[in-house]
Amino acid sequence: MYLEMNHIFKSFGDGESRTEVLHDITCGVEAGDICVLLGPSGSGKSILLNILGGIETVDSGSVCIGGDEIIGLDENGLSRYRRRHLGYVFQAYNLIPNLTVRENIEVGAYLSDRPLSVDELLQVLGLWEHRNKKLNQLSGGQQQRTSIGRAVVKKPDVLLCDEPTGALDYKTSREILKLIEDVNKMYATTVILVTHNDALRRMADQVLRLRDGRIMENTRNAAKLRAADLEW
Ligand SMILES: Nc1ncnc2c1ncn2[C@@H]1O[C@H](COP(=O)(O)OP(=O)(O)OP(=O)(O)O)[C@@H](O)[C@H]1O
Repeated sequence: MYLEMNHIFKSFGDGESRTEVLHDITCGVEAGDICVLLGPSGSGKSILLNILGGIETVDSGSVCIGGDEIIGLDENGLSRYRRRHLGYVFQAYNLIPNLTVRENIEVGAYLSDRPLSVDELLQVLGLWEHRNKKLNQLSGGQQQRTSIGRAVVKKPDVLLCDEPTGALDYKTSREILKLIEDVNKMYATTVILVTHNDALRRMADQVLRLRDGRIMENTRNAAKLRAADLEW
């Protein structure tokens, strides 16, 4: 397995107020797969994603990516790990408002020693004609395309997506999911996609479902649906 999580435990608080939010998470994700991480609100999806992203600590357990352990790395090691391996896409885009589409994507390219061509990526993203616009001139879907561009331009091994369609309408959500699928295919990027939307399980190679911080389901899809054919 490319990404391996072993016996991860995570809690917040001490003594009486201690709450366990992840309990003995053990699973793996194959390189190049789309893994859809499902579960109700509060089930631990974002915490798990943030642990994989090296921005949240664990109480115990291990996380290996390509054979390298990330738990226990110091701040420098973690930032090297994030820079080398990860792209992050959030529900709230987290772009820089005063920059253009192209400039926002270039910010991601600076973080890599092997970035994709920004011109080529602008075409793939369907943003070529919008490349010189500032963010306030863009729709939500175009902003999310830009944030996917910023995450993908450094050619990450793993794309972590936290509710990437949470703020978007139905039609735009489907377009964004298709774009994530295109990125997965074109660049063999491993995708971990956190969502409330159960319908997205059909576009996954692997489905992980959490409840109360425990894995309730870890299955593979024999035949997955193209994102363009999803309905909900
Ligand atoms: N900093 C924190 N301190 C204390 N508890 C926290 C903290 N961050 C998260 N939690 C708790 O951890 C649990 C899991 O949170 P998490 O954000 O991972 O859920 P989620 O499945 O992503 O939910 P949602 O779908 O609503 O985003 C929740 O009960 C939450 O209240």
